[in-house]
Amino acid sequence: MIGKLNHVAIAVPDLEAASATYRDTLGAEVSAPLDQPDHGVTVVFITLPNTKMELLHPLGEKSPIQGFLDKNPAGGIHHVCYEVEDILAARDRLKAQGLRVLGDGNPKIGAHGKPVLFLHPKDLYGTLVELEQV
Ligand SMILES: CC[C@@H](C(=O)O)C(=O)SCCNC(=O)CCNC(=O)[C@H](O)C(C)(C)COP(=O)(O)OP(=O)(O)OC[C@H]1O[C@@H](n2cnc3c(N)ncnc32)[C@H](O)[C@@H]1OP(=O)(O)O
Ligand SMILES: [Co+2]
Repeated sequence: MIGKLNHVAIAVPDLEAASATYRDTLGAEVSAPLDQPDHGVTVVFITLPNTKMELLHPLGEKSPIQGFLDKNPAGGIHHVCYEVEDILAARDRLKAQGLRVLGDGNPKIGAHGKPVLFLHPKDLYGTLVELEQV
């Protein structure tokens, strides 16, 4: 059911510094920061030949990544995103198998303009998983 790896996201305490590291030290193609108020994050995209990276920084007072950064103040891998063809079918199948879909269970439009959902990290071996319909 899951398809390609769409992106790996890293929560960072300093978005400008992390962007500079990826651009200047690692030599990657790095976007400008983009606020995602519906998701409580500011995101920077890094384009790699075979996938993408997302650098995430909290936006607003109730950011879903604030607790993660409090526990990991230097930053860390926050989630992986797998592509699916039909996100509602994927959601219903995974819920029926006992996985917890986060939020209200309805997809939101993600940073790439496509519907996304998140699955609880405790149900997937300590890894927060995002599904994106492509
Ligand atoms: C840019 C838009 C979009 C895109 O298009 O790509 C995005 O990527 S938005 C990214 C940010 N959005 C989200 O993360 C939404 C889903 N996340 C959540 O709903 C919450 O963050 C969470 C996963 C439910 C965690 O909530 P929180 O309140 O921070 O922590 P808890 O105390 O409830 O955590 C319970 C338990 O899980 C562990 N945990 C938390 N976050 C992660 C994580 N990212 N990876 C692995 N494990 C995680 C946490 O440590 C707790 O464990 P214990 O301490 O053992 O209880
Ligand atoms: Co993401």
